[in-house]
Amino acid sequence: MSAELNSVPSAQSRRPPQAASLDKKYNIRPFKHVHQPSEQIDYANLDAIDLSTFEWGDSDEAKKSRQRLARQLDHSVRTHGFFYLVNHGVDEGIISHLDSISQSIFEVSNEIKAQHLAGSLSSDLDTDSVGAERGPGFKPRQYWNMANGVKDNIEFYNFTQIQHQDKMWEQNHPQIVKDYLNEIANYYQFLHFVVLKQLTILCDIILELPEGTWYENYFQVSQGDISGSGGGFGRLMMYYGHSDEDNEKTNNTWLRGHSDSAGFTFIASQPMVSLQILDYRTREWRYVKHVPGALVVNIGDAVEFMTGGYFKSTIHRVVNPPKSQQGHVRHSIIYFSKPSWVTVIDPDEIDSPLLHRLGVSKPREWEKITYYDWDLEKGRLFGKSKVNDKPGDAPEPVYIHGRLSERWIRDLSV
Ligand SMILES: O=C(O)CCC(=O)C(=O)O
Ligand SMILES: [Fe+2]
Repeated sequence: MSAELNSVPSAQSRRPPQAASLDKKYNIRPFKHVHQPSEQIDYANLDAIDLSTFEWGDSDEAKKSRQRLARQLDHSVRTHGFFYLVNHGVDEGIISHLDSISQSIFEVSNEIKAQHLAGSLSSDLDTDSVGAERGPGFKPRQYWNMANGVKDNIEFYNFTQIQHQDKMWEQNHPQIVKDYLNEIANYYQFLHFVVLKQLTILCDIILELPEGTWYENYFQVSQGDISGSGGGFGRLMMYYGHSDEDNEKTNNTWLRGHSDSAGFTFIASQPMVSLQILDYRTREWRYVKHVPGALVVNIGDAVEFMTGGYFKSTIHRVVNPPKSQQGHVRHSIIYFSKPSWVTVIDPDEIDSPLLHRLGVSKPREWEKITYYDWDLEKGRLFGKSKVNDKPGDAPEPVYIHGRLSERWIRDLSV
């Protein structure tokens, strides 16, 4: 490992002796996920990338193992933009303990939540600030505008600067979060420093770049250097569901269709059948199947732009589950990895032999912008009534620096 951190984060359950009394203090108990559905579901056919077959080193065998995985990944990133990572090294026990911690975090009083807001109380009020989407702390329910005057019924907690060992403590966290911050950060750091590193090496192979190029140039973390470092933020997310009446008004949508703004998103797979992806060729919604222990990974906008659309940042949403799973709370643990703010997000920047051969270059209408320029504007649009008060699932088309903010219709050339 590089000197990104003093020690490589471990994804094994190693909890200090005082952990049991802490768990008692905060009433940490298993989070009850819903059972598997009894209905037949039309699932997306997503690939599973088995990271246990990723071998480090210069031997022919090791190189072949990475090339094999890169071929598989190439298909996923060009088609669905979603795939599973399995045998990635995170114990299932780690995830279920995070589920439990999260459950207790959302049980703190409204008074404490109000002291630790990620943004304002409504997305329409956030004209200049980063908003609850990007700030650290709690996003309250009723923050976003859904269809027909309905507001969302989702709470989340954002962890920002989570890859910077000192900065993550400087955020305004409630005591329960402080008490579990090392454990929570350990998970997110493992995803970044170990899993993302492997994933970006596979992307280098796909793009015919020297292995390590993407990680070193865009995702590497230099402790304390916020603008020059790659990084990411963690999110714990509770979906409480809508009343029948509101489900009808929102066409059963709990989280509006969108693409993620950042690099690669990692979602711990969970059993409620609610996450759907929009197939950009057939324009049909498909459910993402639960694969126990897997990470559901998707491509974000920054990576789509860096590859000139070769990698797909797919529109996805969260909906009311099938009947047999209704009436339960859905919990999801997410990590949004992001390139450094200064990364120029177009294919001319990454100089990939593959993309040159395919004739992919920066479209003339795209302004030359950094990831910071993109994320700032995109973050301000989500859930605003001015883009959502219209019939249908898609928001009002808005251009940001020459790029459509949500691409429900796509160029099919690559
Ligand atoms: O909860 C999920 O499964 C996905 C949430 C999501 O798409 C997001 O927060 O960007
Ligand atoms: Fe998303």
